[in-house]
Amino acid sequence: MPKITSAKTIVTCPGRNFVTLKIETSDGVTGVGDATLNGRELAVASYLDDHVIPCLIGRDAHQIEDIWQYLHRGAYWRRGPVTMSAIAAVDMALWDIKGKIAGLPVYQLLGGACRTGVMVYGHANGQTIEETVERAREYVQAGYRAVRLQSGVPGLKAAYGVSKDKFFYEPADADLPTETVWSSEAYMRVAPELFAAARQALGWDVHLLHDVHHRLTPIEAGRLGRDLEPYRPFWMEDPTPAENQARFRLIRQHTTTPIAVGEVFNSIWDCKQLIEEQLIDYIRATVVHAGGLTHLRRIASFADLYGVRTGCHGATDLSPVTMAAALHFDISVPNFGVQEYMRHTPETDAVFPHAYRFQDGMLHPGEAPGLGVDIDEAEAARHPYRRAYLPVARLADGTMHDW
Ligand SMILES: O=C(O)[C@@H](O)[C@@H](O)[C@H](O)[C@H](O)CO
Ligand SMILES: [Mg+2]
Repeated sequence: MPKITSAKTIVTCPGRNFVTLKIETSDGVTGVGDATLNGRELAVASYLDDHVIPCLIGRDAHQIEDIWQYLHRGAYWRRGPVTMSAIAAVDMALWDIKGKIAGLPVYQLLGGACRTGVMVYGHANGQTIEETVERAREYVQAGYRAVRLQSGVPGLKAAYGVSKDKFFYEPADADLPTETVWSSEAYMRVAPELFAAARQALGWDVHLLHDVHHRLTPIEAGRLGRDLEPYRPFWMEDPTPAENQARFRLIRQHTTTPIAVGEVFNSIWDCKQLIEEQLIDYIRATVVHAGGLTHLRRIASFADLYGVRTGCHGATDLSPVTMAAALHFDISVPNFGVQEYMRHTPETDAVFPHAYRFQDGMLHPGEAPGLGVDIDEAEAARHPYRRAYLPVARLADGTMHDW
C-alpha cells in the first residue's frame, strides 16, 4: 500500500496568494490539494505544517475516508474555514494520488460522468450598466451560456464584483483592508435596471446571475428578488448573511427568484436547515473550503433529497487545483447546477498546469489520471507571499456592514 512519506505546503503569489499542499507516497506518486483561504492564507499553511502533516506520515494514502475522519474528529475542535480548508487540501491530494495509482481521472472514481460537460458562468462587470452589458455580450459571443452581472452603483466609489481590470477580478487588493462605503438603497435601485438592460440587449437564451454578497436584510432581499422576477435570474446569490439560516424564510415568502448560498460555508451544518426547509435552490459550498471532495459529496447528496442543486464557488482566490477538483465533482454529481469560472491569469496558470479546458460554454476535467493539475514548484518559488486582505464595508455613517 502507498504510504505517505512526506508532505509540505507551498505558498506562492502569482498576482495573488495560493497555498498548496503536496503529499508524496512510498510509491513515488504525489498528489496536490488547494488550501487557499483568501486573506488568511498563512493560518491554513500553519495548521497544515504544524498540526496536520506530522499526523499524516506513515499512513496508507488509500484510506481517504479514515484520514478525513481522523483529522475531523481527532482535532477535537471541529469545523471553521481554517480547519476545513486544511482537511480539504489533504482530501484533494489523496484523491489525486488514488486516481494516479488507478490510472483514472478522479471523476471515474466518483461514479463516472453524469453529463457531457460542466456548464460554467463568467463574470461580466463594469462601472456602468452599459459597460456591464457590453462585457456580458462578449461572454455570450465567447460561447458562455451563463453570465454573472455586477455593475457599479451611482454615488458609490466601489461596489462588489466590479473590477478595474476588464477581465480579471481580485478583491484582496491591499496590505491592509481597503475601506469601502456601501448603500443598500442605491444598490437596490440599480440592480433591477441592470437586469432590464441586460435582458433587452441579450435576450432570453442566456442565464443571468447576480451576487448580492451578503449585503441586504431579509426583507430587502425579498424586495430585490421580487424586483428581479420579470428578468428571470438564474439565481440571486448570498442575499443576506446566513449564520441564522432561518432568516431565509422571510425572503422565500416574498419571491420566487432562485437563491444560491454557501461559498463561505465549510460544513453541512452551515446549510442543513437551508436545504431541508428548501430555503435555497443552489448550494455554493466548494471543495477547498468545505472539507474536500469527501465532505462536499455528502452535502450534495443531502441537497439532492430536497431538489437543491450544486453551484460551486469558483473565484480566482480558489486555485486551479480547486477548479480541477471541482470539475471532477461537478461532472459526477446527479444534482449539478452550474460552476463558477472566474478565469485565472496566465501568471497563475503557469504555476498550476492543468488539463481542464473551456469549450462551448462548458469545462471538462480532462482524462489525465488523478485531478489533472499540478504545481510547478520552480515557477511557484518565483512569486513570494505578499500579505493581502479582502476589503471591509461600512455604511455612510461609519457603521460596519458586510463586504
Ligand atoms: O461569488 C463570488 O465569486 C464572490 O463572492 C467571490 O468573489 C468572493 O468575494 C471571494 O471569493 C472572496 O475571497
Ligand atoms: Mg459570491
